[in-house]
Amino acid sequence: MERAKKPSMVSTGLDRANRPSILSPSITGPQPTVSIEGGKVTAMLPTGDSVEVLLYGATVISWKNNGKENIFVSEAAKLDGSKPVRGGIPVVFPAFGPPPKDHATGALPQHGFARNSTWEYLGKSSSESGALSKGGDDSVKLDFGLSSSNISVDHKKAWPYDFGLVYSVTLGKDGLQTMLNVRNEGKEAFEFQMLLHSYWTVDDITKVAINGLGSTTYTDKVLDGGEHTESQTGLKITGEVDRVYKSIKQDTTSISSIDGKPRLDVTRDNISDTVIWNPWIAKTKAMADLRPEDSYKHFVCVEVGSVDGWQKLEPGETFEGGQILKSHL
Ligand SMILES: O=P(O)(O)OC[C@H]1O[C@@H](O)[C@H](O)[C@@H](O)[C@@H]1O
Repeated sequence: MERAKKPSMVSTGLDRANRPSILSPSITGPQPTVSIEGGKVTAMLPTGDSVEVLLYGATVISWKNNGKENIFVSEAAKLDGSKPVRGGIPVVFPAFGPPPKDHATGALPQHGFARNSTWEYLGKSSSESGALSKGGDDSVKLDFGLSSSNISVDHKKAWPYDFGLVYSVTLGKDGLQTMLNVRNEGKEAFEFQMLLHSYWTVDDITKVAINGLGSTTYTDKVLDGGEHTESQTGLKITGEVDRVYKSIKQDTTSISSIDGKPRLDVTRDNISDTVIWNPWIAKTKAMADLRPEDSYKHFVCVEVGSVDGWQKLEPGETFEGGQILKSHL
């Protein structure tokens, strides 16, 4: 697991020639709207598609297209900043899971501090490619920032590195894109992991198949913590699942529903791992913030990230990775 990976990007990534994009701004038409209220930023396209992002954790808590909700949030989730949101897309940084005690992140809580820190809203743009000036109207990008200067004293003490995060959430007419940019602002190198812990709504978990993971090696945290190779082309969820799929060759992991009906396509951008998680019956009962008790039937977590080993950033270096989402709702 402790394979050190070289960051595959050392620039901002925004100028990467082959960067996948859902953005296709047009020249005229009504503009997207953005409002900020009660610690939450809401963006809406002229089509009515919308996204809501809490400043707490920069957690996406709603993404609707065609009037339908893509994102699962527990009825008992705390949305008041008292604990990480149970649902949505919490941002995991700088460590995934319980950090190893012998690593620099070892004193941090499970999944690090990004999901339980309050981020700054940095602003919006209609397109990352400068299309705003051409009147681009069918996408809107929201940027959120977190740096070593605005995390808690305890977190800073536990992980005393100078870093800057920019999380960009782009709502387009064809989908949603969420990208995390990590920069080493300090004088010494640091190692990190990142993960977008996305909870997706499904009608019925027993009808779901997760495609695009066939032949991939995964760590099974439920079974034995050991390594296995995925033999199913469409993974079925029939009990508790907690797996880390590593170095996945296929770019896209798709969720399908009853009779193979497409539900969601998740395309990784510059990251190669994906966690599949569903707590099933007993663990759901044991989690006070996951309600109702049959919630496990109505979501699956497909969490893209870089969690197999560590990304190392030298001073001044930058990493960027994330996901492009296409809903079939
Ligand atoms: O309860 P938390 O900290 O939000 O974590 C939920 C789950 O998150 C998943 O990403 C992990 O693989 C699981 O092991 C973990 O149980």
